[in-house]
Amino acid sequence: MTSPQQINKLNNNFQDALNLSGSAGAVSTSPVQSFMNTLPHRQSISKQTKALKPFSTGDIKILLLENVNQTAVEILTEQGYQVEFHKTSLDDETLISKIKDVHAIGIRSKTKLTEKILKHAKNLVTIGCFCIGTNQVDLEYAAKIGVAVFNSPFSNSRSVAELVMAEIVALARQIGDRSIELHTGTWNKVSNKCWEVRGKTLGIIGYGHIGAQLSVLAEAFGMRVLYYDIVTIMALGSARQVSTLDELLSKSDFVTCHVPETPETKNLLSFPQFAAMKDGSYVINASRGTVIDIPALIQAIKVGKIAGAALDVYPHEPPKNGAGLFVDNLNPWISDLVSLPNVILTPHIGGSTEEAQSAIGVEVATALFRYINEGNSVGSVNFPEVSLRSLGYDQEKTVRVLYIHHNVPGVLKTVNNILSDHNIEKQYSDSQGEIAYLMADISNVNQSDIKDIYDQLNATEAKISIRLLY
Ligand SMILES: NC(=O)c1ccc[n+]([C@@H]2O[C@H](COP(=O)([O-])OP(=O)(O)OC[C@H]3O[C@@H](n4cnc5c(N)ncnc54)[C@H](O)[C@@H]3O)[C@@H](O)[C@H]2O)c1
Ligand SMILES: O=C(O)CC[C@@H](O)C(=O)O
Repeated sequence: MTSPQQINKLNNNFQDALNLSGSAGAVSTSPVQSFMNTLPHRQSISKQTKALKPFSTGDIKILLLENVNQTAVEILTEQGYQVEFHKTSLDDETLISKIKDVHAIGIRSKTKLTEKILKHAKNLVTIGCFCIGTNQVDLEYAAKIGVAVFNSPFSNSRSVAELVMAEIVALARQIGDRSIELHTGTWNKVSNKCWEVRGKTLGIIGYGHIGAQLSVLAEAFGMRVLYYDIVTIMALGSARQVSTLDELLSKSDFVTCHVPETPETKNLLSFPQFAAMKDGSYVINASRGTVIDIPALIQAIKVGKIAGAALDVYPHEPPKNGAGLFVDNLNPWISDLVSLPNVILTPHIGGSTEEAQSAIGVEVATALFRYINEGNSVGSVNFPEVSLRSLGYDQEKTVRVLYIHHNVPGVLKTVNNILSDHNIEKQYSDSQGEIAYLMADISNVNQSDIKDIYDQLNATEAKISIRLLY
């Protein structure tokens, strides 16, 4: 446990920081008391860890949209940040007006953070995608303006795999249709074209976190598993990687997609692919709505080529929950789709379990506050991954420099020249494409030097953004 004396000392450090006069824009007011109260709990990297004064002017503002889990709200509130929480996504105009002010934004899959929106985000430091997919964010543009993006790469993988496994059985037994019939009073006890899944072949497109989990579940049900992926991946159990999509399609009774949304995966399954599948096979998509050409799927079901489908994701999805939203105005083929037999439709809930959402809330909120408070970018999806060990209580005159810059020759020389009056205790720099990120801890810095260091770094040509933590 951290002793009361240590907490007191920390409070004094923060108070000293607050008393700085003439400090640079990057040097700021300290976190509020609620943040201090949480130090023993949250600053758990080491008992001796010094909490760094995290940001520029004023308190840190966080905008959380799309009902991200309360674990995230609690963690970020405990940090002392100002947290604004919304259950839904926001229309573009409202989003632009809110994103202007905030230092971090947390979203799920609905909020599109395009260049047009991000251009207004003058104070933004980081984005948290409280999900796996990051296709809703212009990652390249975010990096270009020095904004690190974090996601939760596998906290909901199991939930998706379990849903898909259930759908495989449900499609094979036409459970969706029987249930709808009984809800409306029709008793229809049939076995025609209802199958066991044991001994059938499951074809998984994309053998990443979800595909691999599903592979294990499917084998436990006695299924044979084939998978197709653009990279060579070690098979789990008795699964087997095939070298072409066509081979997978022609040999599988069930085909399920677990690929990201990319230009290459757009309409990955369309007319030719459905034609290549076995007669009476099934299609599942819980990845992204663009991966399957749904009008082509509708045709394939209508002519009896495909015996059923389960879809969790759609090219356009409603921004909020409610009746009357999943209609032809959203996607022109919806009334056609909903009228088909043995088609299970779910509202993008593959990853929506209590377990997954709470784990995602903790994981992404932690990544956000570690980046805001310490500059640690490990796990970022668009940014060089850089981390330095935390500072100790005894390092009172040590300043952490976070310098995001264009990846061009000569920058380190310039920066180290600026820092050369101080001892560079540790330094780590990495680059990704056109962006580079330098973290350095410099000691023996008097408070009066901080503004000067900031101004000099700010004047460097390669600078994208700077933060000084101390
Ligand atoms: N429905 C939901 O609620 C839900 C939940 C989580 C994830 N998802 C979606 O599922 C996708 C997959 O998730 P994951 O965690 O398994 O991702 P992952 O990154 O672990 O795996 C994706 C796999 O797809 C492969 N791949 C990429 N392009 C391909 C192509 N053109 N052809 C074949 N394989 C290709 C990759 O090599 C990788 O192995 C996510 O990108 C996300 O969009 C949906
Ligand atoms: O929760 C969401 O909105 C997205 C879930 C899923 O598609 C993901 O990418 O993790």
